[in-house]
Amino acid sequence: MTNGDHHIEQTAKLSFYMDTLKMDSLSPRAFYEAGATKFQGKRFFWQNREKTFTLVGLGHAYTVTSDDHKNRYAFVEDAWQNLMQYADLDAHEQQPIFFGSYTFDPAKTPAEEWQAFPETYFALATHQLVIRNEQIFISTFYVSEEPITEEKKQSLRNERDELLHSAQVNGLASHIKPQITQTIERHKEEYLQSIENVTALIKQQQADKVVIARSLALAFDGDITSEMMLAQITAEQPESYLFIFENGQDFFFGASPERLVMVKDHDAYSSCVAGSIKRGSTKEQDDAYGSELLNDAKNLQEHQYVVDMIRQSFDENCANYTLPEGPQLLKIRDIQHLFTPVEGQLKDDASILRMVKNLHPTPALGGAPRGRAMEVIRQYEPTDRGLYAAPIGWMNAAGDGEFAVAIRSALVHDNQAYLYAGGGIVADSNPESEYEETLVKFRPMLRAFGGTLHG
Ligand SMILES: C=C(O[C@H]1C=CC=C(C(=O)O)[C@@H]1O)C(=O)O
Ligand SMILES: [Mg+2]
Repeated sequence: MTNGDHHIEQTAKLSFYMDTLKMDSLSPRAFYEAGATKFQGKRFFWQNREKTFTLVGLGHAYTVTSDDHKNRYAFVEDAWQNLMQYADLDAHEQQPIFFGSYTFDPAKTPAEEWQAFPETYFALATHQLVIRNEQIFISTFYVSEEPITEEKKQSLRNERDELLHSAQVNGLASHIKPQITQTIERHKEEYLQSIENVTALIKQQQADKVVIARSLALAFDGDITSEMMLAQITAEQPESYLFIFENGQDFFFGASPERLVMVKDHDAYSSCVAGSIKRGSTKEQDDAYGSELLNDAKNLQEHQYVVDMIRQSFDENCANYTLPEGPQLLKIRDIQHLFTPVEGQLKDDASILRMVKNLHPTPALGGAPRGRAMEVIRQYEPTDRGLYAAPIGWMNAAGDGEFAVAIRSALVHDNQAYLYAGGGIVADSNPESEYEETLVKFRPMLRAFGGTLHG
């Protein structure tokens, strides 16, 4: 455990300071940008699909990181509960929020580009902006082993007021698109070959479904910053979850359509999103593609494995739950998916992180059966996913929170970008059409970086 500056023993008695200010207006992007000088490398941004909840974190009051993958969910839950016993929550209208992520596959040794990101990485911000139902709150946190001094409180208030001043007077910077100098389709041949191999395995009934992904690498003329990419995705991908997570010089970001789980007042919500087709250029063509998708056996099969697994998880963790009979369409800017929402009431011993543990990876990202699919991915997939397709999101002390699946995402490392996209492979999959599907799925991130790709 660390606070912003030093290591904290998990058993130590802690002092927890929190101070909240209500604001009449503040742009979350301007607030994020205001943190560029002082908090670069220690910022995060999150917005839900409905745009009813925005979270920005600047600086680290407390972080939990770990590369021990045995108990990574319980580890964060315990650390957070431990910290929260020192927070006098009844005295505050707002809640401290823990934002973080878990890498896709803890058993995989990280590739060079992913080395900065710990396998488990959660942070309570020093300055936390929450916009919920159009109400805006800035909370400032400080965690230490010694009681906080009056000077420290004053310096934190000054720091916050400077951030607010800078966000208000500087407003939003205008950002131009990056200049791409090189686009590399990494391991294209291996990817195509892996689809052949995996369909053959599935035909031999060694697995039912396996998601195989690939990546693109981009190089640039000029520096790529997270505020630049935040400007692009907020403008271009309004109907997705938007997230950015900085770690030192690197950052990971994306615009995902897929919820892993949301918990609100002990109700849990998940979504099965699997099966894809492109958008049509006219309304008629778009509707025709949509009904083709709703009736396509291969895509329905891809989808059904996800429904079956999520149903099982809700069966185990919920007192009761509802699940519609068949899928509907989820249309986002570049693509349409088969979509089935699920909701239920959590049993008393269930929690959001237990749901994350139980659901990750769903067969929309891993496969079915899960254990076998993970082995096949490790053996055949030519790329290290890192945080791609992984759980990313937040939780508070009351047990509410939300995690999305980090697809339609990219890593920026060493001023290069790595974009990721995959697809569900079943017995009837074919390499060329899976390849085409990844081209469509690369589009949101590629557009954000100012690029295009033609299949
Ligand atoms: C794995 C990805 O998408 C998943 C989510 C929706 C549809 C999918 C599909 O049709 O294959 C994938 O399961 C990705 O975007 O990289
Ligand atoms: Mg697919």
